[in-house]
Amino acid sequence: METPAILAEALTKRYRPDAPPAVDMLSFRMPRGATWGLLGGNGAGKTTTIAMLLGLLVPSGGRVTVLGHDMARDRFAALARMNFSSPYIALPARISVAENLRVYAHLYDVPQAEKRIVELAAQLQLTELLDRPAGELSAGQKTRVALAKALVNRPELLLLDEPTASLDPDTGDWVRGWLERYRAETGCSILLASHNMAEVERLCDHVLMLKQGSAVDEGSPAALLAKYGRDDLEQVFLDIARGRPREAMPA
Ligand SMILES: Nc1ncnc2c1ncn2[C@@H]1O[C@H](COP(=O)(O)OP(=O)(O)OP(=O)(O)O)[C@@H](O)[C@H]1O
Repeated sequence: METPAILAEALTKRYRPDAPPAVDMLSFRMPRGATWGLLGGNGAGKTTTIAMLLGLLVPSGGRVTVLGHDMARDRFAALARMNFSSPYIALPARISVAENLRVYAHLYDVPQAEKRIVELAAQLQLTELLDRPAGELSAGQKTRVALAKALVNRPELLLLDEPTASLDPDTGDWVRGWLERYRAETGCSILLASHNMAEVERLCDHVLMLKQGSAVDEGSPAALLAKYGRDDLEQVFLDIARGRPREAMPA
């Protein structure tokens, strides 16, 4: 069987012994080349899951294997082949966009770093912004810089936490279109956490619904719509979040 992009086995995170786990025995196998959506209400455990997949948080239990590398033993080999972007992690504000990208390119030991930066800047419409301090950019511009940072090492796996949060509809649409093209060109696997159901329907071939740290349902967007008898994923999300049993739902 092909090595999966991500294999999570009984993944658990307990921040405090007296609190319920933030992620509770979560298991899934995400194939290479897939785009999966991680959905769930506030506090469902999405960011905690992504942090464990990245090795930023040590699981309280269970195991993560990324691109065949066990994150507990072989984290650095996995990290070289993956990357992430999150609106919660600010890039150093005083240095320029180009300097930011240069730092990350060197951290990842990217060959021909300057060429890669120029190439990414052209693709993500950042060329005019390269000399500006990162802290002076608008939210939409920062999101494009964060994407450039996430792609600097040509990752085989991309973890995206709320990739279009705080973007206007036009910029959000542009980012989604860009991700679609990037995925088609490179075969990159993508796991994205999002509250934007239209985005998930457009980009994801599989959805994992989290509630209180556990997967409560999963499937392709089309399969979930059929299962819950709904017209859009937003209604499915509400059914699951509010714990409405399927038989009690309107036809
Ligand atoms: N550093 C922390 N210390 C203690 N508890 C935490 C910590 N980080 C998160 N939690 C708790 O873990 C649970 C899951 O949080 P997490 O941030 O993973 O959820 P989320 O699904 O990403 O939510 P949101 O959609 O609001 O971003 C929440 O109950 C949260 O309060």
